[in-house]
Amino acid sequence: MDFDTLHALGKTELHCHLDGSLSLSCIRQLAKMINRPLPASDDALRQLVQAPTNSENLADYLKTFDFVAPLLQTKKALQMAAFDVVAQAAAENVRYIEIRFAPAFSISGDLSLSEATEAVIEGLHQAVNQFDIVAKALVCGMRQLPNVDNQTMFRANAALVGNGLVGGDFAGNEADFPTSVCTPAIKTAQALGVPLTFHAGECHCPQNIAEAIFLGVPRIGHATACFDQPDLIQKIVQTHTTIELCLTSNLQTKAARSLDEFPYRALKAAGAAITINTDNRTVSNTTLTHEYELYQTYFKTTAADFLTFNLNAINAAFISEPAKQTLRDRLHQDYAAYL
Ligand SMILES: O=c1[nH]cnc2c1ncn2[C@H]1C[C@H](O)[C@@H](CO)O1
Ligand SMILES: [Zn+2]
Repeated sequence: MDFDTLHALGKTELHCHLDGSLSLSCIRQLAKMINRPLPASDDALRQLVQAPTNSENLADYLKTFDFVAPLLQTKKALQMAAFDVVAQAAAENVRYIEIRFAPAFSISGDLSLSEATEAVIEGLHQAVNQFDIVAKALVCGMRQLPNVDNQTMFRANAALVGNGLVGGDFAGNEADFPTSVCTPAIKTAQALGVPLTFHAGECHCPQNIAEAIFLGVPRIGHATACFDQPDLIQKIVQTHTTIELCLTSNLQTKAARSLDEFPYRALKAAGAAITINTDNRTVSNTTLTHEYELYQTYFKTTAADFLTFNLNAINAAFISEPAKQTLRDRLHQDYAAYL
């Protein structure tokens, strides 16, 4: 399929970070609100907000996020940011998106941990009213923060689950803070009834994936390190764990040092529930359409495959069954002409 067809196809995205996906124009508006000077040219701004092509590892990639954090400290800023990312997704015919962010990174001003989330939800609502898309929020615990901080964040946000917020995640520095370190906060989120996805396997550490599955986490972000672990892949299949693949991001962070280390082929061959995601539209300089194009080029992914991956995403989405069925029906219609 050519790029225009991929662009026009209905798509779903489970793994998209708010702070990593702001458009340059939104970044400019947010910077203006706090009188922060930015380079005049978009090329120069891009250099500041995209991960360097020669990132050495995940920690290196994550440094780029420091740039936008000061821009996301008010209700208005978070609303605008959420609106902006949904607008970008809707423009490429994403019909369902879960957008994640870390409330702990938006409380340097007056906002509380739950007010930050309410602001994001408000921005999602505004966009959903304007565009043909369903958009929900996820809150990220950050691995490098103390468990008590992540527990406080989940407690503060648990009451919002089901009301625009649909679940939680853990992101951040995986190499130094493996799954075992975050386990107390994972258990707290689970006890609070927060549906969880979890970043794991981005630093050549299959154990982090296995431990998250053992803890009963139903979705794993990345899972890159399973590519050469047949037993772990079997575990993923048996437990019906959904995998949120992020190809461009993995190549940048060196989670996959080459396409051979990307787990798509192995997971697909085993029948695992895989989904395609951007991770960070701006930091990784990608779109969901671009990701689809890469899968076609590198892996000969077909329209039938894309439909399956979208249905996998809907099955694993943290929304009600009737809402899922509406989205499934729409996807079947969208793909019918290409099967
Ligand atoms: O790919 C990632 N792995 C781990 N953490 C990540 C990734 N992309 C973004 N993050 C972090 C940086 C953001 O500030 C945070 C919340 O979106 O999540
Ligand atoms: Zn991510």
